[in-house]
Amino acid sequence: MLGNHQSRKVAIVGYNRIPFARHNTFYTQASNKDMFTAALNGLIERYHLQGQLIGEVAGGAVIKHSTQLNLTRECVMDSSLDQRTPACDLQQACNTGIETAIYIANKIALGQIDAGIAGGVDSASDAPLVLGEKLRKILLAARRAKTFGQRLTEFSKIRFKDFTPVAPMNMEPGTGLSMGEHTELTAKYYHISREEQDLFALKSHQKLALAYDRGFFDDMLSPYLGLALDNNMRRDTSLEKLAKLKPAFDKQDGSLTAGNSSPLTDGASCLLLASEEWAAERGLPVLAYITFAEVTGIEYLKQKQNLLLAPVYAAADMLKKAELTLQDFDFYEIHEAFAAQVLAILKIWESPELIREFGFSEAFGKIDANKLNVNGSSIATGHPFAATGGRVLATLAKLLAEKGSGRGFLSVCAAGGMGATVILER
Ligand SMILES: CC(=O)SCCNC(=O)CCNC(=O)[C@H](O)C(C)(C)COP(=O)(O)OP(=O)(O)OC[C@H]1O[C@@H](n2cnc3c(N)ncnc32)[C@H](O)[C@@H]1OP(=O)(O)O
Repeated sequence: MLGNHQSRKVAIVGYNRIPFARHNTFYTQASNKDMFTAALNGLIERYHLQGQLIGEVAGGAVIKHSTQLNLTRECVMDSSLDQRTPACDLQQACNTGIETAIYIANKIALGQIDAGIAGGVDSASDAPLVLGEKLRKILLAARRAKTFGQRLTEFSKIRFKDFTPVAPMNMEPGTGLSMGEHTELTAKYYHISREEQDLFALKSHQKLALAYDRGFFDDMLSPYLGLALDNNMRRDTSLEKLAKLKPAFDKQDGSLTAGNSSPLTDGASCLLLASEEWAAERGLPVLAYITFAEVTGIEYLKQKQNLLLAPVYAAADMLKKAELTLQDFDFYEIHEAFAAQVLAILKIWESPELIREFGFSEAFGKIDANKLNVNGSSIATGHPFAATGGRVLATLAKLLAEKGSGRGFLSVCAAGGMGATVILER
């Protein structure tokens, strides 16, 4: 298992993703299956895996149609891998891409498999519309009817309004609030100003643009369906433009806007994980090793501002096991669901008073801002929920490979009050 020194080392040896697209822009005709298969086939081609039997492929999508029961296996069947390669779907909201990597990594560490592919996909443009409960029950009853008359009786109960579809909701069932509404509460509770959020968002776009300019993403499968780069990246944004945007979630008194929130996005990503021996046999260089990972939850039904703050606990547990401090890292990748959520987490880690509310006696301290999300993150790239884990893991692994040695810290928050943290080393 990860973090167990008796187990095998787990290497990230490859990655691929398709460029991410704001919802209802480039990938409106593409399904989860199309996008994940495209990302998979790009990976297979780049690492010459055609026809090979891989230990397992783990994927997932947060938003799935009911017909996509075995989504990842279907993608494998459509790919050029050996058709005997098994696959499974996992889902842990925005942690999905991290959870699939942990799942594959643990199997490699335990010696059950030698190599596997982990990833995720999401399409906000292809979100399923569900029929209302009344119509569903009538249709099922009509299907069970024994006679034509009984069937007609059931159909006669249908009213025109029963055809109104139930729209997909980005909302916590336990609180009735969206992610954005929860994070508005976080911003207010921790006094995160609009100006701080806008500045953070601006930097995300600027850093992503610089990363493209220096060729950091040249290895991405591109173009896919004609899209060569993440189309949410805005080279022309500015503090003045960001300041003009209206609050998106609390129209009266809010500070979260379309500019300082991650947008609804379509995309897919995947990683190739392997034992050192498997990689060496194929001459594949190791980018980085996954050494520790932690997933935790947090109470948020009463303390609604907590929804996206579980990484505070995940980081504490992981650092303790790894016997490291928050400062012992060369790079930090913190998923940007919203600028306010990242800024709140940084503030809590730094503040002796705030960290006490989480049950810790000492603050974790400040991190070097120059090491944080150095190539931009979800505010600029976009956030196709299940695909974000693969993107951040690949980014961190590539940064460590470029540097030649070092240690990276990664954190992703998720709906349901969950958070994941990971350590990569090289
Ligand atoms: C664990 C987790 O990750 S939780 C997070 C899960 N993700 C979410 O909850 C998604 C959050 N985001 C959203 O719901 C949506 O993106 C919203 C509600 C914030 C915004 O939605 P929309 O209003 O459809 O956004 P849209 O892209 O149209 O932008 C609105 C306007 O802001 C402008 N805008 C957005 N970003 C910028 C920017 N950086 N600079 C300048 N203008 C900008 C757009 O151009 C647009 O202007 P227009 O109306 O003149 O065309």
